[in-house]
Amino acid sequence: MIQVQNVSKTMGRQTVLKEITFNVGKGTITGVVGRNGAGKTTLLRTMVSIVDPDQGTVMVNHRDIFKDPGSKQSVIYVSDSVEALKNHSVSHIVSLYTDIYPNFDRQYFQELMDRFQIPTVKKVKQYSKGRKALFALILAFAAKPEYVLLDEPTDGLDIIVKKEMMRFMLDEVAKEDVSIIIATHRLDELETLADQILVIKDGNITETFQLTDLREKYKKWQVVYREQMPESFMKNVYILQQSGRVYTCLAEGDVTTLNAELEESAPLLYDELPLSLEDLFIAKLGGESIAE
Ligand SMILES: Nc1ncnc2c1ncn2[C@@H]1O[C@H](COP(=O)(O)OP(=O)(O)OP(=O)(O)O)[C@@H](O)[C@H]1O
Repeated sequence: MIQVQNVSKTMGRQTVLKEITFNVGKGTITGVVGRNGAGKTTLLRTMVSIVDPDQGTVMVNHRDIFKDPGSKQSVIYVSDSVEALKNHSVSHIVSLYTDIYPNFDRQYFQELMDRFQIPTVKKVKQYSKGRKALFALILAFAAKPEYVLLDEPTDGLDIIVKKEMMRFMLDEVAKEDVSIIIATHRLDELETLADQILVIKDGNITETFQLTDLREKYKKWQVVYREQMPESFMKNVYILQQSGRVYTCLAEGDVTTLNAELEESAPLLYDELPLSLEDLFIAKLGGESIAE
């Protein structure tokens, strides 16, 4: 488990992280979601001890990452750019990783390179953006860490590569019992991936959601009335959209009660709609969308 406890960091005049506390369990995917400048990168960099916090601790499997350097072996951070590696050859980078990470598995690395059809090149800058991103991910997972921290891993990638990456991450979590922490400003990308979502705003964690809990607690409907939605029902729901007599709404609570309330409102017709993460955030944060 990673335990981030009461972490604060001021950079220049700005308090970038404010008393951040959360846990990451084994074999889970956590999304850290927030707008540009919210503090995501600083948080991830603190979790791997690149950034030294002014207060607070980061415990990895109950070892303090700032006091016990050995604990860093099990955590790997993949930044949003592989620029630092661009002039190196694949074999040189693999040697570097083998030196740094004793568990680096060369055979597994090659297997993944073959699976994603990534050729070994003399200079990593020869790769396209998508290949660079996949290469960085492959390197990280081949190092056999327990925790992988990814900063905007799919930024600028096309949908095919994104899907490949997501499938890869889910496979790794299922197979290797690795935990992944993904910082992103794209909520929709966490849709099928995350177990837990932390919302970060101006350096604060403003919300923590367990996705399974949320999906059990909410219903989304498209409802049509002969005239308009009765006031008595309107107070029970959050209206996402209205077009004449057609309402798209969300309701929170016990499913049986919610269904009974809907029936009572005597709609002309209704349909249950799949719930998106964005809907949940809008409902939960009172209409404020957190991602662009
Ligand atoms: N070294 C630094 N010195 C001063 N301020 C910094 C430094 N690093 C980051 N900041 C500030 O801290 C805030 C949070 O930055 P951070 O990069 O952690 O946010 P982010 O959520 O990752 O944003 P983005 O999505 O744009 O990468 C920003 O306002 C940034 O300007």
